Amino acid sequence: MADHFARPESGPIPALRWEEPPEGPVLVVLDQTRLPQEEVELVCTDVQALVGAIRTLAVRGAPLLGLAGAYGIALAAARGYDVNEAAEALAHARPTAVNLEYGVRRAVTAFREAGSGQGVAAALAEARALHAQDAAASAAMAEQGERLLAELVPGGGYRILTHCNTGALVSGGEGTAFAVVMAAHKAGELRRLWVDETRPLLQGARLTTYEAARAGMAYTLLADNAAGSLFTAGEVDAVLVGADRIAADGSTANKVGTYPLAVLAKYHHVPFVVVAPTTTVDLATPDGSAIEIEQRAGSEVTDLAPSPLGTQAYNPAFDITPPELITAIVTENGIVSPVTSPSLAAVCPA
Ligand SMILES: CSC[C@H]1O[C@H](OP(=O)(O)O)[C@H](O)[C@@H]1O
Repeated sequence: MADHFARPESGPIPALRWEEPPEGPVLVVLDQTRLPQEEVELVCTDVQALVGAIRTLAVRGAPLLGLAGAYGIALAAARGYDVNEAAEALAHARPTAVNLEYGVRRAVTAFREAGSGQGVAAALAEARALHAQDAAASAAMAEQGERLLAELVPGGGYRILTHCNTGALVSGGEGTAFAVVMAAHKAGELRRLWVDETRPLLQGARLTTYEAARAGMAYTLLADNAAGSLFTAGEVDAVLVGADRIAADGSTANKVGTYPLAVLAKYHHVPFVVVAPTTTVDLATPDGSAIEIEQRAGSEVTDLAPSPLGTQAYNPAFDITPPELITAIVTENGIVSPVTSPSLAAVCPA
C-alpha cells in the first residue's frame, strides 16, 4: 500500500531558481521525479547536469523548459563553458516542447549581441526577463480563462477535467491550464477538479494532486481509462489542458492521452480548452504532422507492472489534437478558436 502523507504546505513552489554562492553560479531545480513524497532540490553546476534533469523530467513542462534553457545558457557562460555547445545540448534535450529551443535562442542571442565581457550578464538578464514574462503570461491566461469558463459554463460551479500537470511546477507563475483552475477555485467557482493520473509517468497522480492539495481544492484522481465514464455520467463541464507545441493551424501537441479526451469532449459536446503562452506557439510549423513526438524508453511502461522481460512497449510522450476538436486556445494575448477564427498570428508577437 502506498504511503499516503499529510497535505503539503501551501505557498509558492520554487520549481527553478538561480543562485550565486561563493563557489560560482548554480541553477537550483525542484526534482519533480521525487514529488510528491519528497521535496528534493538538485543543484546544477553545469549544462550536463541540467540536460540530465530535463531528460529525466526532474525539470519538465513546456514553459519551465524554456526558462531552464535560458538559464542554462547563462550558467554555461558564467562558468566559462562553450555557449554554442551548451545551446546544442540544451535545445535538443527534448524535441517536442518548442519553449526549450525558444528559451535557449533568447539567451544565446542576448549573449552574442552583448558588448565585450557583458555576455554573462546579458544572458542572465534575458533569462530573468523570460521568467518574468512567463509569470505575467500565466496571470493573464488565468484571467482570460476564467472569463471564458463563465461564458462556456453558465451558472458557475465548474467540474473541470485536466490531464498531466500544468501548474506552478511548469511555470514562472501559477502555470497554464492549472492557473485557470486556480483562478476558478479562488473565485469559489470550482466544484470539482477531475485529475487524470496521466500514465506512464503519473504527472497528474503525483504533481497535480500535490498542487491541488496545496491549494485546498476539491479534487478527485482517476485512472486515465476512467475518463470516458465521467463524460457519460455528465460529470465534466469542461476539459482544460496545457500544450507543448501549437502549430500554425492550431494543431496541439500535448501529453499523450490528450487527444482521446478531445474526442470524448467532442462526442459529449463538452468544451475542450487549451491554455498556453505564445512561447508555445510555433507559427513556423504548419500543422500537427510536422511536430516531432518524443518517443521515450519502453521501461517507463513495462517497469510499473512489471511486465515479462523482453516485453516491447510503445511510449510516445505526446499526441496531437487537431484544431477541429479544440473549442478555444487561451493565450496571454487573447483567445483563439481554431475553427472559427484560426489566426494564431494575431495573438503572437511579430
Ligand atoms: C503546460 S506545460 C505542461 C505540459 O508539459 C507536459 O509534458 P512533460 O510532463 O512531459 O514535460 C504536458 O504535456 C503538459 O501539458
